[in-house]
Amino acid sequence: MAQSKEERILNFVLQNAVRGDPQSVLDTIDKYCSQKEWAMNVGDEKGLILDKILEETKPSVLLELGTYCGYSAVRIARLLNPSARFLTIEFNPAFAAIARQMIEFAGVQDKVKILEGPSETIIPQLKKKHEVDTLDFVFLDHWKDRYMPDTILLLDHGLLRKGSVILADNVIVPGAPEFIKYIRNNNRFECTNYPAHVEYMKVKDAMEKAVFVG
Ligand SMILES: Cn1cnc(CNC(=O)c2cc(-c3ccc(F)cc3)cc(O)c2O)c1
Ligand SMILES: [Mg+2]
Repeated sequence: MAQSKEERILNFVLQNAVRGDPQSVLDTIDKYCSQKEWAMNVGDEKGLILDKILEETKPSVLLELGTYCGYSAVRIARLLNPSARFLTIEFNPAFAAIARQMIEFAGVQDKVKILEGPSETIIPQLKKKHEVDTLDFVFLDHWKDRYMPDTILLLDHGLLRKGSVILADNVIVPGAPEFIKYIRNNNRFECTNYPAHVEYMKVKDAMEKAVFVG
């Protein structure tokens, strides 16, 4: 069977990064994806914005939608204290399998739990099946047309509290216009835009932070 791009990225990490060193895993993925094959990791420029917002928020309970190869899961987990709980949802089983190996190689497997399946199915289960009360931080990086419906699901299931931070990738490219319209016109959220570029490219992109005011 021919290797997938995601398998090639994982193998490059296994052969070139330092086991147990999350930063070396991130640097190695960024090197491969900027020099050899583009892939939809959040990347280092937007990754630094993610880092800064995490350091400001100091979240204890986190959710990511769209694990992909695990780049942002490693990026987020490397900044969390040992008692933090971080769940990441991936719809595609092949991606989830790659991400699991990436997360283990980076040595952050004790902080991250990958949930495989559709976000619209798993979000309603978070309280009872995954012992979540409310979320301190949510990173949206999955299907762009799911950003708005999944945000509404989080609200409907009482998963946000005063001060919960939602950070969305790609609000310019590929874009999430319905989400942006919804969140900027909803007075229960305070929004901030962070201009950047599409990972590994010169094309303009941005991230949007939305703080729930309760
Ligand atoms: C297949 N699939 C499973 N999950 C997803 C959700 N993610 C994206 O679609 C996504 C896409 C792009 C992107 C694609 C083409 C292009 F020309 C420029 C940018 C960048 C990102 O950061 C993304 O997160 C897609
Ligand atoms: Mg993205």
